[in-house]
Amino acid sequence: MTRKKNHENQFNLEFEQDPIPQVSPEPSQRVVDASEALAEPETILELLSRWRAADWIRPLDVEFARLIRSLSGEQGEEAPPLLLLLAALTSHQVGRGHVCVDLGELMRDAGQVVALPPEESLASSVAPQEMEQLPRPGELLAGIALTDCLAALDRVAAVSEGSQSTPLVLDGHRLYLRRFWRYEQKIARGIRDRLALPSSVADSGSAEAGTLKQALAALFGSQAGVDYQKLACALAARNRFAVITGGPGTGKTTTVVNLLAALQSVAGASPLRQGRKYRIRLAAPTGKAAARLNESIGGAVSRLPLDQLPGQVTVADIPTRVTTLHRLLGSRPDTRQFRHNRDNPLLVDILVIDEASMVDVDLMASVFDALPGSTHLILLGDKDQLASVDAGAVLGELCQRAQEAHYRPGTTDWLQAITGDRVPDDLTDPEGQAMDQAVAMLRRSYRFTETSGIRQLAEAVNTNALDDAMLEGARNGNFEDVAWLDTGVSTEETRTLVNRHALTGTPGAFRHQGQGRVVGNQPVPPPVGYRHYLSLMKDHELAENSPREAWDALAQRVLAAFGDFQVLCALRQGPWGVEGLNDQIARHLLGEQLIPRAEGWYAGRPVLVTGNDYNLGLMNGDVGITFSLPWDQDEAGRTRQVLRVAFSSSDGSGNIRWISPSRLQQLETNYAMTVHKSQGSEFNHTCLVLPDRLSPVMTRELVYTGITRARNWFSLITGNEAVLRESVRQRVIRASGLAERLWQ
Ligand SMILES: Nc1ncnc2c1ncn2[C@@H]1O[C@H](COP(=O)(O)OP(=O)(O)OP(=O)(O)O)[C@@H](O)[C@H]1O
Repeated sequence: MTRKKNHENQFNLEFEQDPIPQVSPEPSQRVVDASEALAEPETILELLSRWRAADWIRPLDVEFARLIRSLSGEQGEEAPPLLLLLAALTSHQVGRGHVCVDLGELMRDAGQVVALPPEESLASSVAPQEMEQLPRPGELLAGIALTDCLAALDRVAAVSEGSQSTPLVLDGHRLYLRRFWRYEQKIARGIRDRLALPSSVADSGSAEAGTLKQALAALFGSQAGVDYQKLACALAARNRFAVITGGPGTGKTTTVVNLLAALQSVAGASPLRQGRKYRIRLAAPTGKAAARLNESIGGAVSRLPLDQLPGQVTVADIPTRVTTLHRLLGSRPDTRQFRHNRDNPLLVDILVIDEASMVDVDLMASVFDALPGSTHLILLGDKDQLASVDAGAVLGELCQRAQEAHYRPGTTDWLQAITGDRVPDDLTDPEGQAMDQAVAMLRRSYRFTETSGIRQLAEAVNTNALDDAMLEGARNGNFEDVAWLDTGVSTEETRTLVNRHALTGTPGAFRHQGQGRVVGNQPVPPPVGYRHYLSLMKDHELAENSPREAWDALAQRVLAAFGDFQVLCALRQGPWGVEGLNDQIARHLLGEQLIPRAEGWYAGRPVLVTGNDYNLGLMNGDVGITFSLPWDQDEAGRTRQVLRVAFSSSDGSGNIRWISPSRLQQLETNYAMTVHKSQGSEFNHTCLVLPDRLSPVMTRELVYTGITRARNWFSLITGNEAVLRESVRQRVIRASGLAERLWQ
């Protein structure tokens, strides 16, 4: 990315946070005392450099503070030291996923808010003894009241309340990097403006409302009790912005397909539209998530009772192709600016975004930027999953009141008129706000039975109810779909356990060896490990002259078989992180002669793409498997094997793309995957490996997301039960002002 060069221009800059060159002068060895750190700009910059050298903060954070100082100098003022400290901490917080810094919280407990010093300083160049003596943020800010803090930010050239193009924005008691403040503004405005638009179905006596009622009656059979899917459809049809949240298998895809059919029905029957249907697009944040929706949506569309709907809705009116958000918005290499924006909006009437919990504030703001103001935007996702990797927790914030709903009497009466269902009293609230009326939560799982261990464990984690009975149940095999391979033994034995499990999936740990299970009349494929896909690769009967289509078909089968099992972990580094687990599992598979080597490129190596590559058409999150293929010849015309990585197209066609390993830039081996990266994916059998020590990244959201990646079988490996219990007590809380803007 290129840095904008116009910062000499009176702060008239579009301040970009990440493009600042990461070159700090080497810090001096001077020890800065806490009492003098905020005495002068030089002393605080000195301390920030020491923090950077200790790997507490990023080079970028120090550079940002320096930039603020130089910008202040250009304005003829000396930046207050406290301002420089706050600038660096705000940048540091953005790097940790926060959209802003809540100064009130910071003054109350700085150490906790900014998590400094960090648990581990992996790249520290500071001696441990000096690290001990480094003043902490909490010490610097002790004794400074919020009012002093606000005073330090008042009337300085680098800060405004948003009206000027300053690099920092102070909004109430929240301090933002300007770029992030603008994202939040854009999102809040985009939502509020849509909620204020009139709706043709809002009057339950209107012809459109009549069509909607008829369509919903045809789409949803009668069900005992409240049909939350039907309510969600009605609510989302009534608002130009809507959120539908629900846990795994609660029918988000089914609901949205019904919703689109209902909306097309209303459009088709409306004399005003003269039969013109809506232009609809479906998108997801990653290629994997798009591919998964692609797979499920086609079936749901084919089951629609279209002949019973008013408005002559046809299959062609409901799209089944799902694209990634980046592709939809038109990403361009080397810039975060998209081709579609305010000046070149997308031509779309309805946009559905699945797996919206993965969308950060930056991308969400770009979505609003690219949409015409009247476009109907529907977000789907599970509010309890991990938030986006980058800053923000947009879906989580929008759903913060979803559990209790807060529907106003006007909404519940309308819902009853349209759906025939009466909303339970505990979901009503005369004080409910406009935003509440646009959020629907699906409350019944159709995929998991009441007795499913995956379901019960996920719920217990989510509600912090992981009690002894639940843990004992999981440990003692009380659930047919959960195996707890807790050893309580040495690290070495746990490693052996992981290796064996990765090989076979340990069917013996499940009831009846995982055989013969049936859910909802459907036979469930048994739990497997990586031997499953590797055997398929080895045992094929293709010959050198087999046609390309035969290799494609094999690759499809192997990729599907690989998707039947996945080891997930919480960390990146260390023996229980992605790197350590990938290494040990590969070596074990080599020992079992299932792969020819354990390093570099080899047939059987599974890879995960870790960055978008538009030239190759690969997206972050795409998974490929390496094959050895007889597709080359030596000089004598003899067949030579070449390695190619097979990727499944994300357009739902199932087509295979073969890519030479040398062309792949950003990837990692994928025997183990972080829970973060697994978002948007689901596996027949998921194994979650927890480390033997707690770390700040291990949270309730992480454990919940890990468990809910399992479609049919879940296994847990941990050498330390306390780590599981403690993780569930830790929450992901991200500072942001979005909720306040929407629920003011
Ligand atoms: N109202 C319903 N009645 C019966 N079965 C349903 C209903 N809604 C959904 N299902 C079934 O439940 C399963 C899960 O539904 P769906 O894929 O729509 O859920 P989802 O919330 O999108 O799942 P995911 O967690 O994978 O995102 C599917 O097999 C679907 O056919």
